[in-house]
Amino acid sequence: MSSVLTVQNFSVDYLVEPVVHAVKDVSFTLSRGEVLGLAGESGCGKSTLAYGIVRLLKPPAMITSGHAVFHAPDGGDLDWNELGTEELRQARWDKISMVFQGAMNSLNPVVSVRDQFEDIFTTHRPRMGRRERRRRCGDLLERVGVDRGRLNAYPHELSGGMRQRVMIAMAMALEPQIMIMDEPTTALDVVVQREILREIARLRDELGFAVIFITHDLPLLLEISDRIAVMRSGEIVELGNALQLYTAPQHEYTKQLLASFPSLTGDRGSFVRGAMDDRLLALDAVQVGKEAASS
Ligand SMILES: Nc1ncnc2c1ncn2[C@@H]1O[C@H](COP(=O)(O)OP(=O)(O)OP(=O)(O)O)[C@@H](O)[C@H]1O
Repeated sequence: MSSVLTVQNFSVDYLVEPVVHAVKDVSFTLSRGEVLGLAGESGCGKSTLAYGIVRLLKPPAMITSGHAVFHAPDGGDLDWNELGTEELRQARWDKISMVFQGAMNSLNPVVSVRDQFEDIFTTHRPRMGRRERRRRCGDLLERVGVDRGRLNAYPHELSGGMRQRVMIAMAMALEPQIMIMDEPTTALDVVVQREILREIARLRDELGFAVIFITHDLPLLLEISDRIAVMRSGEIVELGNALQLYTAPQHEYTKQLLASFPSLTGDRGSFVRGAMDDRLLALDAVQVGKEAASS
């Protein structure tokens, strides 16, 4: 599978006293259409890495080494470090979009959902006609399970879950190749979380964007990720296929992290284990198919 993003030797410091080395020499590639989970305990550097990739860090943060290179479908490469302010602004919603934990609170309360949504198109697709813009906004809302009639609403009239769905729809508006999601559902209750995650998985299958999904909820990552990177103290200590990471973790810290979730080891693990069993069964089926094909 071809890569959509290459992150190479990426390091970020916070220039405070004493200096915090938040991200240390991180390298990984993201394949087209894959969900890469980024796991690790609070403070290990997940958000700093995510904000760093899209150059949204503010002082005292400083990228001290490395590159994040976006690979366009036409074969062109875009080194995020070499973009100017305006190019970065353009590229952000267009090529890589982001949904952060508090994203739903970044909607302007006194501007209708429609106006905020359409603003993305007027800014980034100035040639698009009004009718087309309206149609797309409605379609996108419906994609995330929100009635298009809600376009007329103001953010305060929507529940938290709905506002977060609106943000996800907005992040998809320009059909980016990559969505970075940093704890996108943490503020929501578990049922709404699951619904939204299912929706994201379905949309990924439909539209083919890649996702970097950040959370310290490892059981959840195991359910939704193709591969998982485990971070500790600013470094990726293990990166591998989600199933393998669950069934045969290599690094001591990954084992500790897995063990720290009773839902993965105790009786309450049936939900995750059920999902993982389904995956194992699917993998078995593929294996059997391969064996049948080669015999
Ligand atoms: N503005 C700042 N100034 C100084 N240090 C910071 C700043 N922001 C973050 N850090 C430090 O950088 C390190 C990485 O933080 P970061 O928020 O990236 O971790 P995280 O894994 O995303 O944590 P969480 O899961 O809690 O969001 C931590 O040690 C944190 O204390």
